[in-house]
Amino acid sequence: MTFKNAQLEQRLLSTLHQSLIVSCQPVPDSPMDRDDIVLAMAQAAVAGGAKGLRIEGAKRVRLVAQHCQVPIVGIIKRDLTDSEVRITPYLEDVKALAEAGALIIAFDGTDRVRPVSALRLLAAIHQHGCIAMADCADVASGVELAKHGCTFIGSTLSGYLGEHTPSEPDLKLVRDLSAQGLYVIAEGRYNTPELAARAIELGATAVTVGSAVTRIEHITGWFVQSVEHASV
Ligand SMILES: CC(=O)N[C@H](C=O)[C@@H](O)[C@H](O)[C@H](O)COP(=O)(O)O
Repeated sequence: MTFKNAQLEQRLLSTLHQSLIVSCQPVPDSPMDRDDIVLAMAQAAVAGGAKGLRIEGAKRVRLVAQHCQVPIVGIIKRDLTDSEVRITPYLEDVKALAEAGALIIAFDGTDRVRPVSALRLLAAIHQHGCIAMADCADVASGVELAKHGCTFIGSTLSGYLGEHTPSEPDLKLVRDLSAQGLYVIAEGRYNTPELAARAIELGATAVTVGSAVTRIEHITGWFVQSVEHASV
């Protein structure tokens, strides 16, 4: 296990205990996909009580860190030709996010084919003085990475490894990871306050909500579906 910033870890565990993290990731190429809009979303989320922010891209992390006083979970998403792994696949991504001011760096924690192993990314995150979050899809990977010092285990990728993505979040995964004594961040399809509360009741440290707060196209689509399929 590499050296980890224990003081920062304690501070983050306390700040994020039973908290909401808002992910400010606009739909790619949407009219909302602008740095100034991401910053405004982040500031509005903090004004609404979010205790953390999840931000994609080093440039946006730097901008948001300059203006918001809450911890940022930084990620870099890449579409690789030879791997399905998208979230923070490279060591230089870790460096860029750390230098931009992310206190937590999230990376793909699945055991899929990838350019750099999860353990090397984890070590690099700690070498840069940051705290790690593994975006997982099952209990085994979460337990394994936590054993190697990864502080936060996210349910982020559950439902995204196969063909079909369910509409409900994976509350069972949150319960099972929490039962292992891990610090769990429930993430992925927490689209109502009730579902977010349920994750906390099942042991999650924090819940990350993205689409339901910051993706207008998705939220509008849910309402359109509902209105247009209403029986009259
Ligand atoms: C699977 C994947 O790539 N998830 C991404 C991770 O950063 C984001 O696209 C999600 O919006 C985020 O996890 C929050 O989830 P939701 O938007 O469902 O609240």
